[in-house]
Amino acid sequence: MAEFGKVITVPEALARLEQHLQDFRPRPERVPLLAARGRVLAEKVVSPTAVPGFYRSTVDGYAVRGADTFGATEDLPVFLPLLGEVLMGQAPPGPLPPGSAMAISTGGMLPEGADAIVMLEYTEMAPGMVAVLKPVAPGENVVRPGEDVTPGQEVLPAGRRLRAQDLGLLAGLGITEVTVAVKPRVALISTGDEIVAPEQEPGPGQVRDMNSYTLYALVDELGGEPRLYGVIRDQKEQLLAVARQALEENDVLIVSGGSSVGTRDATGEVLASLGEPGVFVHGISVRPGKPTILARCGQKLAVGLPGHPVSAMVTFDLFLRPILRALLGLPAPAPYRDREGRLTVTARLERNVLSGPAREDHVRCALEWREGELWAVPILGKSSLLSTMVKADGILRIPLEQDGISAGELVSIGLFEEG
Ligand SMILES: Nc1nc2c(c(=O)[nH]1)N[C@H]1C(S)=C(S)[C@@H](COP(=O)(O)OP(=O)(O)OC[C@H]3O[C@@H](n4cnc5c(N)ncnc54)[C@H](O)[C@@H]3O)O[C@H]1N2
Ligand code: MOO
Repeated sequence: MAEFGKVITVPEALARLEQHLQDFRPRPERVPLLAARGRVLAEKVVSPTAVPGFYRSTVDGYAVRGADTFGATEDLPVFLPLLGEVLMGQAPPGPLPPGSAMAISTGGMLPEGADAIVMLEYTEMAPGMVAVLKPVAPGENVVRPGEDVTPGQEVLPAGRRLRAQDLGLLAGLGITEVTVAVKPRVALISTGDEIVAPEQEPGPGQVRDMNSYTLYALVDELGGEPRLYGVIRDQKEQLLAVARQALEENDVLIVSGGSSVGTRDATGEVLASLGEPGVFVHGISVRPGKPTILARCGQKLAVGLPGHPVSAMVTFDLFLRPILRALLGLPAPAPYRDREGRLTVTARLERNVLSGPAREDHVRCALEWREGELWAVPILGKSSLLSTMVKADGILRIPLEQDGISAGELVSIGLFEEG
């Protein structure tokens, strides 16, 4: 009788995967800054320059020496002769002599000698003079050269997924191209004699391919480059031929379906035939996702995900997230994320959930706001029902050592969406 390899725990499967991932590194490529959002830096960025490059005003008003304004009040203003104006984007017309003022706008360059700006609101105009109604301390309303960034400062570490503010800062440093990790290419094969393309009208016993689409979107979301290889019949030779080609052309191969032990389940054999060292996990004590297969062929990885659409998604998160993280050079997830790397929220569990002994469970949950409190509502349903994932907002993980969680307990939910 066909059997799984020895069923192992999720932590054990992840540990075996981690061992292999030690040998994988991101490949660098240069991309223009505007194409870099969401990409992962392959090397740190060190600032070649100071930002700002000069003393800048943060307000509209008058550049002064702070000491010249000491003692100014509304009743007894300090009068300072007005010596011209600093124009935006230009050097000041000259230095500021002691006991005088120069008009300046927000962002303007301070004249030499000035060390503070009096805000327009605390002044009054007199002929050829500025009446200062309130003193300013030296340094007030001024940004120093290098106060944002100093030359030689590491502004972004390698492994950083670039965000909007990162792009803006890089632009401010004059950096218009960055070295990022090449998007890992991930081939997707759906297998099953009953699976037809979504464009097709399913005949009796047939269903449309969902997994290619969920997995494509997940790879894309995480910064990989998904590539569809279509629906292949559950037949070893044919599947092997396409799998070989897909692995050749990509970094990672995902085959969904055919991972279990039925007579028509060819994925295990196919992944085992791809090359050395071969399959290192087949069968994991997790629900959903038990029949998952992990294999390595040289510097490529091949993963067999269970065909049930929910199981394929859950096991993608379990194993493809760490794989993509390694190939992208991302660090371990931050503490406010779950093991899979999803952002988490704390919510109160709405009802008891059970988990089998020595098994990790991933429970789909919807989040509901009730009377000022966030509740996690388990969405029950078989792993063949993808609508349960559509209704859910995230996943509650029940670890191996727990038999379940009682209603009313606070739980951490890994969110599907980040915003
Ligand atoms: N005797 C046993 N039978 C099964 C076991 C077991 O341990 N012993 N495990 C069950 C579990 S758990 C799962 S999960 C499934 C996984 O099986 P496979 O990976 O071999 O997947 P398939 O049999 O090919 O498909 C399962 C199910 O999902 C549908 N499917 C497959 N691909 C797609 C797709 N691209 N889009 C939409 N739906 C898809 C397929 O039609 C099947 O209904 O095995 C259990 N059986
Ligand atoms: O392990 Mo299966 O993935 O429960 O549906």
